[in-house]
Amino acid sequence: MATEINKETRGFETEAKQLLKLMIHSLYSNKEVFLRELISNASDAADKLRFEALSRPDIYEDDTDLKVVIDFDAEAGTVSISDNGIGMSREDVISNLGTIARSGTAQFLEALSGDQKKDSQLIGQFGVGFYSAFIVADSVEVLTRKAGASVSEGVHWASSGESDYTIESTEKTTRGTTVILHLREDSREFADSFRLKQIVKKYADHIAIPVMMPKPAEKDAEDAESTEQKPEFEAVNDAKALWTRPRSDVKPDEYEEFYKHISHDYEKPLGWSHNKVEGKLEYTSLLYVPTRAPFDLWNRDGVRGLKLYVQRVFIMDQAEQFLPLYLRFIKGVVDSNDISLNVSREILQKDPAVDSMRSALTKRALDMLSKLKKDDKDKYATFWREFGQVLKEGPGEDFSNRENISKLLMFNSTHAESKGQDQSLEDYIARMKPDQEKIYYLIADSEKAAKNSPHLEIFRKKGIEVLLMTDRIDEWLMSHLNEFDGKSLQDVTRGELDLGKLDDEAEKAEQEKREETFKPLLERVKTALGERIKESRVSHRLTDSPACLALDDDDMGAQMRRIMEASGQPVPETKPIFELNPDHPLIGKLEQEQDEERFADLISLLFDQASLADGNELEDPARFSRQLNKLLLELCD
Ligand SMILES: Nc1ncnc2c1ncn2[C@@H]1O[C@H](COP(=O)(O)OP(=O)(O)OP(=O)(O)O)[C@@H](O)[C@H]1O
Repeated sequence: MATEINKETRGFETEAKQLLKLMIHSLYSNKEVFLRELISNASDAADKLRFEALSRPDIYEDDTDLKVVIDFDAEAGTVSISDNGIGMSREDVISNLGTIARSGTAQFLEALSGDQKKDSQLIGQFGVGFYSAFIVADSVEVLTRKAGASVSEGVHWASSGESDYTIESTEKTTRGTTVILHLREDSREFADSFRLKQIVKKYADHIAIPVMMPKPAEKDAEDAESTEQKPEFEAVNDAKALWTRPRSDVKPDEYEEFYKHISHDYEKPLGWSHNKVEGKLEYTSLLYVPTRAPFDLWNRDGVRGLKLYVQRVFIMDQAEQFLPLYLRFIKGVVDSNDISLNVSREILQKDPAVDSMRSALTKRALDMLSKLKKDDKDKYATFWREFGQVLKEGPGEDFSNRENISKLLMFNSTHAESKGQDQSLEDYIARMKPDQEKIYYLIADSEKAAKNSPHLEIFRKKGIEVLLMTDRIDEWLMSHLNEFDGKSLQDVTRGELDLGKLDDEAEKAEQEKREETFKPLLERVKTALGERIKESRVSHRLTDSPACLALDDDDMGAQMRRIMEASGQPVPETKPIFELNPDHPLIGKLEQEQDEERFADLISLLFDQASLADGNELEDPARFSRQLNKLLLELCD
């Protein structure tokens, strides 16, 4: 039946076409990566076969010796990469080699700028695998047969990487896949034993199955007879799963290449942690911190999780149960001796051994980040820029590791040397004033809004450092972070500002006296603004501005309100507290204003202005302009 299907020409899916074109151009300067990608696919195919064979041993077809064979023909200008792995059916070929199934591809393509240099970095993290064959080949053939299928169910796929490909049924005696590259004129250098071997050594030494290449002909075997003979093949790699080797035996560049193999990332990782655990549970883990966030980091269905092996047998990709969501950027492998080979995702979720491994791996991952932070400031800054916002989900998600996660957080600050999010809570504490009891912070929409906030005035005057937070997640983060190293964290815009021992007794007495003196004014203000405010009070926060808005301790802040509104959730109504600066000349003048209507207009303007300074939108902009115009008119009279 299968052989009845004749040759068919099909178009690439639009996205595949775009990506293909872009990739050929962007990766041109690093052509040799094609071999890594194709060997990587062959090794994955061997992993998949081994896994399938756990339940269907017959698919081995008496050939249990899994390997990759690389051959070449210098005269014809071809290179072939063959494996005896899982292989593909006709449908598999169409969906795997004609489309790009990964979710988010369309958004990814939209994000491309057209600037080749920038795009090549983006494309690097996308991982284009099989298509990289077209960097060096102007036409590519794939011969494949799925393990367990009959000899007649072979598939022949061919394309010149432009707009379409052909697919036809064929006979294939051996299971698995052969990729034949017809090299471009300028890539013929790759049809060479030395060159190919060199690339395999560089990129694929860690591959767990043998990568075989023709043995160079013996010097004295130049007679006609021996040239007729088929060449012998020899393994050119170690063929041992990298994570099973002792740490001291693995070189950094081997760790790096292995990372690229499992993550499909073209960039080196920032760091890794390789551990063998023995005892009640036995497992080996190798975790990596990538250098760049994947384009689908924020996509809930994005790729995440570790590669799971059980006793060296590959079981599944993206095993999500081994790390919490806030560590979803970590890549790696876990190989366990305590999980059943027949495990499924559902079983993993219920397995207590997995729970224990998850908590140990979480600690490992946090330790690895903490080491990176200690050892390499620049690398940690890169990590923070790419993944900081994800890590900020941690304190809310993982109570038991809150303290450790908090140590990894980085903040912008009013400290003179802070240039962006580069100060830790420990840095802050080390600089605290002798009498300072709390860690102060401010949440705003932007760095500029934060730095210009009137709430910082008193802190500037007294030289007290304040952490500045401007990420969307910050208010949520801080609602889960009440304390660090025995010090409470205080939002400077909330409650009645009490600087504790930082205010001396005389200042406190003076404040109390003022509160008494200004009581009548505050009542007038409350009457004038009515329901627009919760209350009005004398401010201890301000030195230069006449007024500001504060929040009650338990009220929801602006950032959280916006997030809830955007997600369509009901938002509780909160009213601000209106604080006046008794030292400001404007407040003195207002106190003397006898005309209540004029007083109300002026107070309303002052209130709106404070609201604007907080980055809010005015609730009634028309009223604001009317009152402002009235005032301007009076000035012009
Ligand atoms: N040698 C092979 N044997 C069996 N299946 C293969 C082989 N090469 C590719 N495939 C199939 O084609 C799919 C697409 O391969 P491709 O290399 O483009 O992407 P990938 O390996 O899934 O990920 P990445 O794009 O990040 O490399 C693979 O997921 C696999 O299912």
